[in-house]
Amino acid sequence: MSKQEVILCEELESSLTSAIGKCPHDKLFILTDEHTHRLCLPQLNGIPALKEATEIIIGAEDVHKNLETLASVWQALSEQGATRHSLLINLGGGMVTDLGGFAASTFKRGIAYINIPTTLLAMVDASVGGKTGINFNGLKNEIGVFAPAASVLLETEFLRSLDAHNFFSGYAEMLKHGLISTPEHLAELLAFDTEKIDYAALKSMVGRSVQVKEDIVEQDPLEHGIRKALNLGHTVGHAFESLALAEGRPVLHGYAVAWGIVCELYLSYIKVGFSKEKMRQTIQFIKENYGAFAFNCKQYDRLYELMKHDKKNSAGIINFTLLKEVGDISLNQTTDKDTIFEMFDFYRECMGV
Ligand SMILES: NC(=O)c1ccc[n+]([C@@H]2O[C@H](COP(=O)([O-])OP(=O)(O)OC[C@H]3O[C@@H](n4cnc5c(N)ncnc54)[C@H](O)[C@@H]3O)[C@@H](O)[C@H]2O)c1
Ligand SMILES: O=C(O)C(=O)C[C@@H](O)[C@H](O)[C@H](O)COP(=O)(O)O
Ligand SMILES: [Zn+2]
Repeated sequence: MSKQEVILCEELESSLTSAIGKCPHDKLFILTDEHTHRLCLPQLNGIPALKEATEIIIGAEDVHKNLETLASVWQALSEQGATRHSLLINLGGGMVTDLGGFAASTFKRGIAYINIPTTLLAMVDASVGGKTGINFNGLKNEIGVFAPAASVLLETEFLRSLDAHNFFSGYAEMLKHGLISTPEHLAELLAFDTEKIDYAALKSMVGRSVQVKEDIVEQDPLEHGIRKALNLGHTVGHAFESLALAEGRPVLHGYAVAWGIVCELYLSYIKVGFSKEKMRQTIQFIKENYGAFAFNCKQYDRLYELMKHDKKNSAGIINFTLLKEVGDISLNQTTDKDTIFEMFDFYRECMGV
């Protein structure tokens, strides 16, 4: 898989013009959701390289990251003259970059695409690394391909219109990057003033956070080994997210990941000796900023069944990514069902649900 260009922009117009210039194309498309069409696209007004771009607009949020929306993007490309030599720009959060990336990589067996992430989550995580796809059969990212964007352009000015929930959703993936990288990076994340955001400081932190992901993806783009580190919190987090969606009370991806981290730090503590104090500090931050996902012991089996669909699993065995210490990663960790249920008990007790 080719290494993708990730640019922390000083000036979006020049970075975008240069990125488009590197992708010779016959026709240009720009995909937004209904919110980024209203809030973000106007910020690209007047950029000459986008003058001829055809707009495609989809519904917002993860409920639209599905086959129907995907088909609507294929349909728009097909009906509006896209060829194998066309170029798609995805302007939006992770829902747009995941679905748009998948649409581009499958349309006529693959056209080039550029990501311009507009949420914190998409800047530090979703737009980078080539995982594209949609939710299917009640499961997160069940269908998709690895196909990196030609370029990823990070313009943190877009974050000024993001609401607090989506800020914290992205921040959970940053916490994950802190946990899998260094105690210093984790400490700066836990200490950051999230109530009064210093956008210049946030921009620097976004740069450090996305670098954690880029370094890992470069070593293992197709997730045969170390890339599973980026899935910390997701074995349980995706099960929470799928359950919430099925019960008609969807939660933001990053919130599910934060709650998944609570569970998987507990497993890290009991199975591979993660520090109790670091676990306590991280859980405290999550409790204060994310609240809790409520479930009861009658739902343990359902969550367990959902976890059986995790992509890190093999031969019916649930594999976790755990931590011995901050930055010291233990891949492919297994445990019995009783311990998984004990982990749910721990979560409910410490989160007060
Ligand atoms: N491919 C990957 O590696 C990867 C990594 C992490 C998450 N994901 C996926 O990413 C998705 C979540 O992404 P997300 O959190 O960006 O959600 P999202 O794309 O649904 O965006 C959240 C909301 O914010 C709005 N929005 C976007 N930019 C905005 C802005 N600048 N100002 C105001 N509102 C704005 C969107 O319209 C939407 O309503 C999930 O589907 C998750 O599975 C993928
Ligand atoms: O890039 C990766 O690798 C990740 O695991 C990043 C995750 O934050 C992200 O949510 C990803 O989409 C999860 O992938 P999945 O393979 O577990 O569906
Ligand atoms: Zn994630």
